[in-house]
Amino acid sequence: MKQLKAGLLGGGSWGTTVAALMCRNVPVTLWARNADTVAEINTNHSNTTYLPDAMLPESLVASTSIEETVADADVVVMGIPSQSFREVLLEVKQHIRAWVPVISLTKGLELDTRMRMTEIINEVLPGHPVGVLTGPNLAREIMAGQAAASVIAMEDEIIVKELQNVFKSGLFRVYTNTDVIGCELGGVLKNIIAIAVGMGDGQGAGDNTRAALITRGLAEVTRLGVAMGGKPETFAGLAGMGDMIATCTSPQSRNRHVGIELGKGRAMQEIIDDMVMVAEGAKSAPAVMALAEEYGVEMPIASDVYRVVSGQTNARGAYRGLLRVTAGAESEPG
Ligand SMILES: NC(=O)C1=CN([C@@H]2O[C@H](COP(=O)(O)OP(=O)(O)OC[C@H]3O[C@@H](n4cnc5c(N)ncnc54)[C@H](OP(=O)(O)O)[C@@H]3O)[C@@H](O)[C@H]2O)C=CC1
Ligand SMILES: O=C(CO)COP(=O)(O)O
Repeated sequence: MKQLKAGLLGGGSWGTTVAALMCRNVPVTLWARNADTVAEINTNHSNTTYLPDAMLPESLVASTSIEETVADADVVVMGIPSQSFREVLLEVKQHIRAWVPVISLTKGLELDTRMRMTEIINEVLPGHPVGVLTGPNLAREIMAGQAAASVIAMEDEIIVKELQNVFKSGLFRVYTNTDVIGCELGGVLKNIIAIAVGMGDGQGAGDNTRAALITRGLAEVTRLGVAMGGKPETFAGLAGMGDMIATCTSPQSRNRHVGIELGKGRAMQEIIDDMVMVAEGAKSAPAVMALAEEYGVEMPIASDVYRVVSGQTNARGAYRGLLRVTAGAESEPG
């Protein structure tokens, strides 16, 4: 069988990690906009800004040229944060070959359009097979050699199996799924619940409270995800519950970190200014609330997170709100 070549866009923590994983199976060129990052990967086989303790495979080649990265690629992978995803994809469009599959690693929504990243790919690159790799996958843990499982979701059952072999390795187990909408939304929506959990943790909440927030959070994420076309069972799998647990409990999660700092009473802008990395949940929250309204879905936890990240209330006020709601049947919102 022909050896596939991969081009991956995005030299942050997850883009670099996935490039390192793929290197075990196929030749990979990694594009980063920062020339220092590219030089460091090619010379020292490290990316200390985003993965301070990791050694990268010597076979991983980095480039500052999008053309060089995608022109002969048989699969293109996008590890660009959601608010910059389209602008980079438009450059990819200038050089990508026809029908090459494009896989998103990104867990956010475009703010202006509320679109998922696979919808943006479909719009910018019509005809290209589209997919998403998602699941409980904290980058630093994977680079440290810990075992993890993930999901690659594509509508085409043949291409998804071929690409499964490009991403998987001994300690990185990759399952296939054909529910692109559900898998993608699982990754996007859990970020907001992780902020809520962090807000509780930052105020000294207990384990029972965290478990309640995760469980009720998963219920509201599932309601919106299913209303938007995802399958209910997807939200009980790796892309749903799996990612929810990892992100809501890990000290490595950037979204949970934002919540913790909000819980301590810090201002949103100050928290973001102190972070090198992206926290997608804070950016996507307004788009998620707009979608909840459009689809007529109640999301009390996400709604409180939105009010805090948009400065309408503080974490302490929101937390009281979460406890104030009168409980009905467990199958109901609230
Ligand atoms: N980290 C993780 O554990 C996981 C992350 N994800 C998702 O992956 C996506 C990428 O996140 P991650 O790698 O962690 O992010 P990081 O914050 O670690 O890195 C962001 C990367 O994006 C680059 N970037 C930012 N803006 C632009 C732009 N306008 N044009 C080109 N490049 C840009 C940055 O470049 P520069 O250095 O030049 O600023 C940097 O390389 C997110 O949607 C995240 O939710 C998914 C699973 C796990
Ligand atoms: O998506 C992730 C783990 O699966 C990473 O979460 P954070 O962006 O909160 O770090």
